[in-house]
Amino acid sequence: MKVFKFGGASINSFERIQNLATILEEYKNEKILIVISAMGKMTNALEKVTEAFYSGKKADALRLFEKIKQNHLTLLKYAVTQQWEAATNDLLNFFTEVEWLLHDKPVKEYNYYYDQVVCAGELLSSTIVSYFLNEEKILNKWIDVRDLLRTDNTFREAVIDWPVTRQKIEEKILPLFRETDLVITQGFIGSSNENESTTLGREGSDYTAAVFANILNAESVTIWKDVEGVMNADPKDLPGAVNIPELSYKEVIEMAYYGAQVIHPKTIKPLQNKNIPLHVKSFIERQLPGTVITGKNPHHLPPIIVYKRNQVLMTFESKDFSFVEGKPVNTLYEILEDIKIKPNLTQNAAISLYICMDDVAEKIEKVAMEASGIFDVQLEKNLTLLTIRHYTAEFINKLTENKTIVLQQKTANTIQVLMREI
Ligand SMILES: Nc1ncnc2c1ncn2[C@@H]1O[C@H](COP(=O)(O)OP(=O)(O)O)[C@@H](O)[C@H]1O
Ligand SMILES: N[C@@H](CC(=O)OP(=O)(O)O)C(=O)O
Repeated sequence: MKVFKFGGASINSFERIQNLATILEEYKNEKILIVISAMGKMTNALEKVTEAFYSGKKADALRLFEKIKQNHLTLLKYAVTQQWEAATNDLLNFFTEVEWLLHDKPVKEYNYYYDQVVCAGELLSSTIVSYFLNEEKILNKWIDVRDLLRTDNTFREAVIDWPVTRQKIEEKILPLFRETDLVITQGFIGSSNENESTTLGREGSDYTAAVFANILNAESVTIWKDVEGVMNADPKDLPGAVNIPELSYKEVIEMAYYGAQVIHPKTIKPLQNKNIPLHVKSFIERQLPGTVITGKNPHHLPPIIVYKRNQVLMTFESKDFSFVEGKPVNTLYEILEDIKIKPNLTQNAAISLYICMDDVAEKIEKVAMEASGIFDVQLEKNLTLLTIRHYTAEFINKLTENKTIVLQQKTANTIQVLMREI
């Protein structure tokens, strides 16, 4: 059995959904579990609905949601004819789940509502795709992943309960594959013990595909993208970026850690544990080989470049000229952990500690407030963190040209440069 993951970009129009059918035609008679994300930027749109609802702007929330409904209903009209009524009813049921909630007053935490609203994106898109494929005689069964993927109730960052998930997947998916070759489900979402919807963190559909592959002992996972494969940089940052045909799990986990937004960082572990190859392929130019990620280390890799923009450098300086070490540093790290801040780069000096992090305004303010009891705190915004793996002097010079370097760290393999535009 294979696992395919289709992300938002691959289903953001009727033409793209037709293209998905063409891809599947090439895999006739193979058993494939298909994991689908929300269409295009739908998750962002659903986030806006939640924000409006939570800030008490019920009318705005309903208006924004109405637009989302119309988008899906319009797409459905193009995609489904014979089964249009049944498909519309399925969509209406998902709409109603959200609308009931939007008519209430928010009394629980924000993240709870976020997950109840945002999960609709994947449920709607996968339903449309499933009906469309069935009409095209690409027969498939649709299943609600919330009946399979059990998580705790850490809304927005839910943690998978592997034993329960394994049992449910084995109980429910294997019989489905006796009836059909294709099973369609959703990425990114799950449900808690109390049957509340949960989400696994933004861009988490790749991770869902890996979880299914691990439990079902899949022969491979393929993630279909709007790029050739995994490239040595985001082609939007570096127009000359090149495809890397082979990568190791380790390299990809490092790339994701440094911020490469091509594969979700949690995807690799479930695959590495069972030695399952991960293919990244273009859904546009299917004849291209793409990238295959396995346990093998390729001999030669080009410099791999990752940009993280919108960075803040916080400088924590001891108030009385004492060394920055021991208890005050522990306290600072506890503060960061409480506020759920992940430093992207840290550096120590005698009486100062430098920490570079994503600029999330409310989090930065909180750290500055809480740490100001122990340290003098300064911050500089609008910085870019550049990481180059397998760097060469030529690449460093080219990419830092006309920039002011604020901080730099180098190991044998990796250089990180925090910089500002001059
Ligand atoms: N190293 C990289 N190689 C290829 N694409 C990359 C890389 N880093 C970032 N990207 C970006 O990832 C995008 C595809 O991922 P994404 O938008 O998450 O797709 P989807 O939502 O359809 O899964 C590409 O359009 C590209 O801009
Ligand atoms: N729809 C979710 C989950 C996801 O993984 O999407 P995509 O596969 O389009 O990155 C998100 O946008 O975060």
